[in-house]
Amino acid sequence: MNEASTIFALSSAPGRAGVAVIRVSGPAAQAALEMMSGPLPKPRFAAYRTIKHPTTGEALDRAVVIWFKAPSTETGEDIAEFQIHGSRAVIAAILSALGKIAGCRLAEPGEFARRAFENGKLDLAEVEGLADLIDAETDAQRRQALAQTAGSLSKIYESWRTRLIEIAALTEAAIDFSDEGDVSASSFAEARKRAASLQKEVAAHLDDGHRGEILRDGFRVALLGPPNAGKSSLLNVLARREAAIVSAEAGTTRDVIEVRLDLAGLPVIVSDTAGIREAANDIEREGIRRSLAAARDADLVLWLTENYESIPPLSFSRETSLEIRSKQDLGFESEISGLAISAKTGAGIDQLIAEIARRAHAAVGSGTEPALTRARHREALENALKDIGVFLNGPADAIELRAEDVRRAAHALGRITGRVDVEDVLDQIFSRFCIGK
Ligand SMILES: Nc1nc2c(ncn2[C@@H]2O[C@H](COP(=O)(O)OP(=O)(O)OP(=O)(O)O)[C@@H](O)[C@H]2O)c(=O)[nH]1
Ligand SMILES: [K+]
Ligand SMILES: [Mg+2]
Repeated sequence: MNEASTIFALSSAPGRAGVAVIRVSGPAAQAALEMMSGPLPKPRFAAYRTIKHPTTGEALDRAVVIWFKAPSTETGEDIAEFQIHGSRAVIAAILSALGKIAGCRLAEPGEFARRAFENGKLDLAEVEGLADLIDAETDAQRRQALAQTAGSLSKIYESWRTRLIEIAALTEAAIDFSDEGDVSASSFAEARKRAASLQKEVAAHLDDGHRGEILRDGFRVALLGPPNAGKSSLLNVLARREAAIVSAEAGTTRDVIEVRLDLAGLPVIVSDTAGIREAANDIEREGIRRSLAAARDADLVLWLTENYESIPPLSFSRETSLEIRSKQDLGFESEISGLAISAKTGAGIDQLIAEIARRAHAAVGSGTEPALTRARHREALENALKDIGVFLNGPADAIELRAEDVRRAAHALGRITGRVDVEDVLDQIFSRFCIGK
């Protein structure tokens, strides 16, 4: 990336809208704003201007412009913002005009966020929170992402890292005073005492049933059962649309079909799957393989059957599965104790939705404590925990090695917020953003 370059992009969603927002960030933002809209407005005050082409002077739009002066801006650089009419033609004309200005070029995906990170406006965990906030589909996801982008997780991880640095200092002191046996021993004992209490906190944070990750990625429910049990019919009722094909022919569904639902603010992903039986052919066999894979990945498996004959050929644990009797309107005799539903009449559907929501809530918890949201963080925390374990249990006479354990643990934590060298993960994180963020 060329540091000196000024970037611009459409920051609002592409397509026709009342208003579209184009942002320009970098040293040439001021020149761009002046060339296209006249004298620089007072910082952070909206000005209504005619937007002109920088070379031809042609009027392109009448729009609101705002000037943000570095360094108190989102990227830490000068930013010019154009709030223009949201038609494809106006957007295209202004983007093309900006491209004519020396030093200005179209931004890469996530480049605004990357500059914010590089200028110390956001740390990496906060950047990831921002990405999640942009992707949030439900209220609970929004809350978790907003807290993360405001630093809720960074605070915890940074405070742990600070404590590790203190533990490292105590260990170093133990090395320095190794001639004075008592001082050295007590310093090292204090370091280990503190490491033991930190170990407990990190372990408790890791042992959270993946609630933050489930909230971020969605609570997964798989619909399984014999062919013609009414799985696709149930999916359509839950989705309130004809998401899957329903027919009287057994073996209709082959691919896994997913719909995303917002159940009481929680993201729930329901997968309809191929009916489980001795497969008639290769396509069906592959469908069944996919059903079983969906069941394995699910947080909850709904086993749907019309009657008692169809006992699950697989074993799912009580906590993660639920037996449901389908086609309740047909009035079959059944020994299935679970809920009875009818996709046709709607009987039992509200109870089923309430039960799924109850389980999803139980899986993500109360949400009062900030939860781990990403595998990347989990990996770093597990590494830190491993090193703390070695620090606590490794031979105390090899004290230089023990100091090294603590440094490694601190380094692992530093990777979460990007306090230490993290070049290897940056591209991966920022390229996930859309252009304009
Ligand atoms: N009476 C009644 N019929 C239903 C109900 N639910 C589904 N059916 C019928 O049962 C048949 C099979 O329904 P599907 O939803 O395709 O069943 P499925 O489990 O997805 O079947 P496969 O994809 O083939 O495994 C269709 O003819 C549906 O109309 C119900 O609640 N009541
Ligand atoms: K069917
Ligand atoms: Mg089906």
